Amino acid sequence: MIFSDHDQRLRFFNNFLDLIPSPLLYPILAIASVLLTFRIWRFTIRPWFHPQEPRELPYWIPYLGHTIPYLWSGHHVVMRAQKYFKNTREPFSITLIDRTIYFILHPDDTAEAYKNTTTMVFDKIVQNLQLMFGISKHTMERVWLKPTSKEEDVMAQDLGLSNPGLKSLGELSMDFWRTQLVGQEGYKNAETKLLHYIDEVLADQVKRADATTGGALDLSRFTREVLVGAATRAFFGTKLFEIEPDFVELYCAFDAESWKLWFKWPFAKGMWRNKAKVEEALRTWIRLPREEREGMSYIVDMVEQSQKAVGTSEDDLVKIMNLLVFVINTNTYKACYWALAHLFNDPNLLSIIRSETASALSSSGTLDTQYLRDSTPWTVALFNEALRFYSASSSIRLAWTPTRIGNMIIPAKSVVFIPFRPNHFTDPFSTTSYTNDVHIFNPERFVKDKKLATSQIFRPFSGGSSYCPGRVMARQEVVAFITLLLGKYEVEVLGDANVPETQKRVPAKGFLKAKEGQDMKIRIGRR
Ligand code: HEM
Repeated sequence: MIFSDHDQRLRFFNNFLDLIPSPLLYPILAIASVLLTFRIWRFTIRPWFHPQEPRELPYWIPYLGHTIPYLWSGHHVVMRAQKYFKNTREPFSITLIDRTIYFILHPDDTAEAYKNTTTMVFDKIVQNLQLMFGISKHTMERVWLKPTSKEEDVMAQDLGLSNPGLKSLGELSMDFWRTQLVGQEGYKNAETKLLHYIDEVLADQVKRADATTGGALDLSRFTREVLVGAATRAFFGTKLFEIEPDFVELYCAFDAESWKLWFKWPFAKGMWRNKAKVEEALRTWIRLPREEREGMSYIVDMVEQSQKAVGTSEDDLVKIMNLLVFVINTNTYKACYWALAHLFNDPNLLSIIRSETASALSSSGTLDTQYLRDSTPWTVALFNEALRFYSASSSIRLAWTPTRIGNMIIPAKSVVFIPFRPNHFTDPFSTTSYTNDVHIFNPERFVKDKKLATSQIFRPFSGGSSYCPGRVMARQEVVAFITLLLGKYEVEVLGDANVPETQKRVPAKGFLKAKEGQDMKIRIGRR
């Protein structure tokens, strides 16, 4: 049997060689032996000399590495690597063009990476993202320059800020965010405005749909119009919408293709065009006197004033404002879309959530925000399950010096990815001990196990120095929207209530996308 197998293989190989035209035979054999030598050297011999370096997922073509499959679906490459390394979940690496990217999957290693803020730095990643967003190198250097004395700290003096640690403006911006979203005062103010606008924009969307399509709407467009419209008004005021009534659609058209920025995609004319249109609206807005731009939030106000104090140009300020619009909006409407698609597909869940949220709405139509926070376990579970199931984000760090993670040492100046998704599909998420149901969308898992949402394996909001300061607001935004929608309106699904499939072969950053043409259609009217 062994002989016959061997003979068969030899015959197959000879037949294969016979198929190749003779002038090509030697060049092809030469290329194949170079590739084989490369592969044996790189993935078998080299690791012996560097036992502490994370193992690399093998590939055949030098330079290109895993670039193409990673662009189509980073998650699948990571899952393939996990399987190849026999599920040890030790740090490993993959090669994308000229870069080796390191991956951390194990929750203990993730916690170690988040804790280690001295060598696993986040600032450099933010700086890189800002450059990719088009902000000039000159502004970047100025913004991240630490003043060496109080006298040199012009920005703090101009704004009357206390900056005892002599932080750079880049570092202070994170403090501004925390004051806005984590501090009592700032949060309360932003939440009140946000919920007010959700109510207002929702009513406006329903009225428009009623007048134009008899109440029929695409779920995706409806969700983004309400949530992006409300959040942008809450943070920037309403003047922006007088300048550009289609601001939400322009921003969302840019956002849908924004992955092209991060991947430095060459065919990105449409994305650049939409980005420029968003920035034109922001430019007109920023040129108006401040008293004409009522309703600006603390964070937008601080960013504008502090950037002007360090001499940032108008071009860069406009891009920085666009980055704010992006950070505020890019995730929440996508999570909410998937939550609503599943809600309208599941009559049982819809009935539970309808009765749970009913008490949050008074007879005069005002929201009880404390009730939304504390007494809506199923609605919060629906939001968490949408994050678990559809988020494809990663935390990114730069290992500034050689950094030990578990038993491995990540070399200096390496980019490290901590993807959330692989852990979101592990056994602890299963609702039963006898079957693994992690591949089924089921919010009940978060209701049954109250600790799941705060466990180390569930990290849709990242952790450590990049732990999302908007996490509480995002949750409240989605819960309030669902409460107002079910409490004040009748919603009917038109046609099949199937949840759209996800697009498998489109690069995604943040959330998985619904397949083209599969959007859910709804009809909505006042109760
Ligand atoms: C479902 C909604 C949201 C999700 C899933 C989400 C997720 C995340 C993640 C994963 C990060 C860390 C990125 C990294 O480590 O590189 C982050 C950072 C951040 N998020 Fe959120 N976020 C959401 C909503 C919000 C909202 C509503 C706001 C503000 C109103 C916000 C503000 C921020 C800010 C300021 C940062 C830090 C960005 C930086 O330093 O560059 N997020 N978010």
